[in-house]
Formats: sequence, structure tokens, C-alpha cells
Amino acid sequence: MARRSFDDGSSAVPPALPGEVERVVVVGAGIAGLTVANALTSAGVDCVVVEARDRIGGRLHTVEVGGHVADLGGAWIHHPEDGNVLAGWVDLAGVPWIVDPTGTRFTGADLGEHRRLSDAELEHVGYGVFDPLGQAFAAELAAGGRDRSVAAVVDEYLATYGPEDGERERLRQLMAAAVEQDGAGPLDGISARWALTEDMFVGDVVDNVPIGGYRTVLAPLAGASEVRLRRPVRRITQTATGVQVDGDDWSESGSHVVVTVPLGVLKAGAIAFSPPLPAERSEVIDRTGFGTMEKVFLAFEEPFWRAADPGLSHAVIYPADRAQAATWTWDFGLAPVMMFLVAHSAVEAMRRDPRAWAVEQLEALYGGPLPAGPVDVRATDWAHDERALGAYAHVRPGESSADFALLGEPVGRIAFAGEHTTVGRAGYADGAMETGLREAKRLLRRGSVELTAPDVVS
Ligand SMILES: Cc1cc2nc3c(=O)[nH]c(=O)nc-3n(C[C@H](O)[C@H](O)[C@H](O)COP(=O)(O)OP(=O)(O)OC[C@H]3O[C@@H](n4cnc5c(N)ncnc54)[C@H](O)[C@@H]3O)c2cc1C
Repeated sequence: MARRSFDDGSSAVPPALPGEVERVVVVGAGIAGLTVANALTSAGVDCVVVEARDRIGGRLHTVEVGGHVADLGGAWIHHPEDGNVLAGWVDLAGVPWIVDPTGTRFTGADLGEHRRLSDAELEHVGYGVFDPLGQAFAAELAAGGRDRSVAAVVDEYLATYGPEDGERERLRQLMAAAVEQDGAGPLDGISARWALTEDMFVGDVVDNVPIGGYRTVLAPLAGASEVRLRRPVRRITQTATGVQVDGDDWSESGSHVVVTVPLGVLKAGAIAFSPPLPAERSEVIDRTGFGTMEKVFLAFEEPFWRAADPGLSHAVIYPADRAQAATWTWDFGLAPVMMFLVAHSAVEAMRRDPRAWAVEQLEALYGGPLPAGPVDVRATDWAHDERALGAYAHVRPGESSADFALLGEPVGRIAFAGEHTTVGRAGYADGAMETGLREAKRLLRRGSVELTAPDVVS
């Protein structure tokens, strides 16, 4: 066993919950719930995890497509530097990983013009495109400007000093792709203050990828914890002395409960709280954004595109319908699998026929019919997955990222964790893990907690 101390980015002890901590019920076996359970179990506190699905991991879900590893949810460990707790865990657990090898080289194709794009036409590709926009908008806010949607800010920017027509439309599609993918929502439904000045387009983007997929990260995290699968929680009842967590034909009681279900599940009211959550909490749940982002995977016998042009491993593809965001493709070089990231506004078109949709894009990049068809195809549908009902959280125009902190505030003996309960790293797997550490600290009344990893089997 390997053990190490972790905190959530702060050594402060969060305010304690009422009552002695005797037995904790954790609702949800995603990375947030498994982190709480690992820390409590490591500290010798009685704890059980109840999970609705027949597997652990939640929105981190590794499957096989064509016999190769594919992560249907999170795939990257984003920003692994600077004390990222997930990178620390991967290190402790001995999980093999690589730096995303796609680097800065891109190719691109325009489906409207049926052609590959030149390097000059692709020169706007990259997060650097947001720098002037973010700076201008920050200055506008500082001067008393109000928050708007990213769409409003981007359209104003492009109208005043965007490039020529065709290029302008592509630049908008590219910006939509970046914001919609990172925020999981529509361009006109995401706060510009949050997206452009606070969230993802700040700092360099460096990403790691676990070689065997996220399951190699989560299996050791579940470790020695007691996890009960196929236990959808319907009701959480809080009394003066404890909590009761009920499913249809089972029940767990404890001194405290940690709720880690996705915001989409809370919005849908899938869990009844007794007494009901305070009205202010229900309002925050309602107003916080939670939209979609999907993926399509094509698996082939051979990665023929690498020999044709290594740049094809990483591309940006512009749909003919300019209202749709661009698609990004990724090939980590680990398997003959091409991954397509489908932003909010492109999801509907993809859904009609994911295979034909993805093949058309790859053909446009390849410059003609593919030498062989895919041997397997997989498209996600997080939006309709009843245990997620979306991809991850964002801030809507005019709202505040402080709402994420409110969503993480306890209500009596009920604590809350999950990617939607952190201000700094909302939406990210490491952010979700940090919230699990925060709630473990709260329950254990410590400034840091220990996580335990089983011995690495080589
Ligand atoms: C397509 C996609 C791509 C992503 N890419 C990345 C990435 O590359 N890097 C990154 O850092 N993040 C990424 N993310 C985000 C990341 O996956 C999440 O932030 C993280 O997994 C959330 O963890 P969590 O524990 O908060 O929630 P979850 O993983 O959703 O865990 C919550 C658990 O609660 C369970 N549950 C739901 N309802 C009930 C109920 N009634 N009773 C009991 N259990 C219930 C769910 O089944 C689930 O297991 C991506 C997400 C998606 C969807």
C-alpha cells in the first residue's frame, strides 16, 4: 500500500457538520465520491458508497471500441502541473500516462467548401485566439461593463475587426468549438465573464493522458472502499441525529451523507430531500448551467491517416452549417482510433447518423474516400444518460461562478461534492477530486487527508 497526504488546494479545515462522524453514506461512485470514500476508509471511518450504475467512474468511463481503449467521458488530465491533485494521485497509484502527443500541429478541412485548408487559413487555430478578446472584455468589465454571453462578445469582436467573410465564419465556428466544448453549453448560454476572464482560456494548455484510460485511475481509487452498485438513491432524509438514504428496496443509515451526483441529476429532482433543500439552494441548482458535449470514436484496422500525414492526427473541421461549432479530432497515437469532440451546437447533426457524420469529416481531411471503413463506431449520449443528464457545469450569462461554491455548501448533515461544486476547477475531473478531498477534510476535521493506493502490480 502507498499512502500520501492530499488537500484541496488549501490547508484550512472546512467548517464541521453537526454531530459526531460515525458512519458516512456517499452517494455516487464517480471520482468525487470515490475520493471521499478512499480518504475516510484510509482514516478508519465507517463508510459505504451507493452507486446507481453497475459500474464505478460516472463521467469517467473507459470502454473498448474495436478492441481499443476509449474514454467516453474525461480522457485528459488537464493542467497536470502546479499541484494538480489528480496528477498527484496518478503518481501515487503508479498509473502509466503520456503527455498528449498531438502538440501544436493541426490540419483542417471545410465541409462547406469541400476542401482541406492551408496552414495560412488555420493560423487562428489555438486558444491564443482568445487572448485579445479576454483582455478587452476584462477591461470592459473593470470599467463597469455588464456580463454578456460569449456569443454576443464574439460576434461584436468579429464584426468590428474580424478577418474576411469565409475566414470570419470559420473563426466563429472555432471559437464556438472551444467555448462550447470546455463549457458544455451553447455559445449564447455561457457567461463571457466566466469563460473569457476566469475559466479555461487562462494559461498554457498542457495535458496528460492515462495510457489505459481513466479506469486505471479509478480502480485503485476505489481500492478498499465498500461500493454497492445498482443502488439508485431516491430519497435522503435528515433527522436531528443522522441521515437515511433510501432506494426502492434498500436503505442505508449513517451519521452523515455526501451527495456527489451530477448537477443534471439534482436539477431533474431525481433525489427527494426530506426536509426539502432550502429555497436558495434549489434556486442555485436551477440557475447554474449544465449542458452537453459529446464524443464519437471511429476504430480502424490500421491508422492509415498517420502515414498519409501525421498532422491528420489532430484537426479542426468546419461544418457547412456555419451555425454549428467546429469539430476537433484527436488521435493519441495509442490505438487506431480517431476521437471526435462534438460541441453543443453540432450534437444534433451528429446524432442523426454518428458513423456517416464522422466518416464524412475524416474523408474531408483525408482528401477522398478512406482506404478502409471503420471496424467499430461509438457515440456518446451524456445528455440523455439518466445518471448524468449532461456533461458538466458552466456559468450562464449574468450569473456568477460563486454559485459553484454555494453548491458545495453543506445543508445540515448533508455534504455536497462533485465537479459543479468547485469555483477554480469546475467541470474538470481534478476539480471533482478536489471537492472529494474538501468534504473528507470537513468530515475528518483536518487540514489534509490521506489517500491509499493498492500496490502496483507490474
Ligand atoms: C464527454 C466528456 C468529456 C470530458 N473530458 C474531460 C477531460 O478530458 N478531463 C477532465 O478533467 N474532465 C473531463 N470531463 C469532466 C469529468 O468527466 C467530470 O468533471 C468528472 O468525471 C465528474 O466527476 P463527479 O464525481 O463529480 O461526477 P460523476 O462522475 O458523474 O459521478 C457521480 C456519480 O453519481 C451517480 N449517480 C447519479 N444519480 C445517482 C443516484 N440517484 N443514486 C446513486 N448514484 C447516482 C452516477 O452514476 C455517477 O457515478 C469530461 C466529461 C464529459 C462528459
